[in-house]
Amino acid sequence: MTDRTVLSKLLRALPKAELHLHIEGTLEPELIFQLAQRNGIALSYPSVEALRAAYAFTDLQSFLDVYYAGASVLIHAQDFEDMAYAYFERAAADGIVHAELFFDPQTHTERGVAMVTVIEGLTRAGARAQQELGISSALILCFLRHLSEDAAFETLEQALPYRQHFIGVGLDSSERGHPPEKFARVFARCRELGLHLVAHAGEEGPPAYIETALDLLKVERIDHGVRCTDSPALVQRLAREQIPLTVCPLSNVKLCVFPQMSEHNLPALLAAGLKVTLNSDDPAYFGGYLLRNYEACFEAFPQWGRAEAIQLARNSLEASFAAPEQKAGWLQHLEAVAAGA
Ligand code: HPA
Ligand SMILES: [Zn+2]
Repeated sequence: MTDRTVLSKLLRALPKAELHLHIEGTLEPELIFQLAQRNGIALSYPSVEALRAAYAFTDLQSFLDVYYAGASVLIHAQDFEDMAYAYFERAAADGIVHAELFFDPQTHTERGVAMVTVIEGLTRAGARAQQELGISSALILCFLRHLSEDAAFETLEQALPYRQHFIGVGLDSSERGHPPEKFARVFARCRELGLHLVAHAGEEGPPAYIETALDLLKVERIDHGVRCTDSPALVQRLAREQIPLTVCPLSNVKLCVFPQMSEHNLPALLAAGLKVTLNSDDPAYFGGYLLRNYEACFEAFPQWGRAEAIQLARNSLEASFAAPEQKAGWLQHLEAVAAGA
């Protein structure tokens, strides 16, 4: 076997957590068409091929327009369950042992789909995935930052009857012009409720958004965060405080955050001692699930090898919100794979 084949096998075998995954971003074009037909919804694309051809994005907003249109086929709890279970099957095949799924309730409640429908479908998929695939998972409710803080409060209220079904909240959608501080009060409330806190920051937005997400929202992880390298002082802080960054390499290239993978700043982030994790973001739209993200990086960064593979997988398990005993078990498995590989 060549070194690359050995590495490829190791990447799959290492137990990994996925911490930045929008479940609506796992809707494959085939499933979009299937659900549209099942629910009697007319799509503005004539075929699966035509829809896929529209996945040529120039920035975050050009993607979000297509992503929200795709999510419009989700109506019933069964639709959410089918979508999420399809993701879990792919995740299991990639060697994922734990997945923390973002979901965007406002994308659905704004269309008249009830909060209970969304949460029920996703929760059923998670329970089946645990039972049938042995994958552990949790839900993180994301507020859409292009909407108001009042709308976020209203969404939180609607979700509180199902508090036991989600572990935290996040912040996603259009970043530029919607700084974290816009949501300071609703995050403070979520903190009082004992929810975990994360936020997208520094994907397209400036390093200052990463700082305010940490200082004003008090988030525990930064989603993306790649623009931190515009501020050497911030990089030092992230390294010192070991703040996990959930980086999404294929997403960053597809949304033109970096012109190509070989120019991604991931090697610099890892070399600076940051707690970097690899994730797939919206894999149905960005050209690959988690393992493909790992492989694309190892193809593009020739200086990365076994040590980096093990470090990245270990980081993902450590940065998860799973219980300490559960983490300890996965880490033990990781060390065994690392020693035997
Ligand atoms: O990458 C993303 N960034 C912001 N919002 C999102 N919603 C889905 N994916 C993304
Ligand atoms: Zn994201």
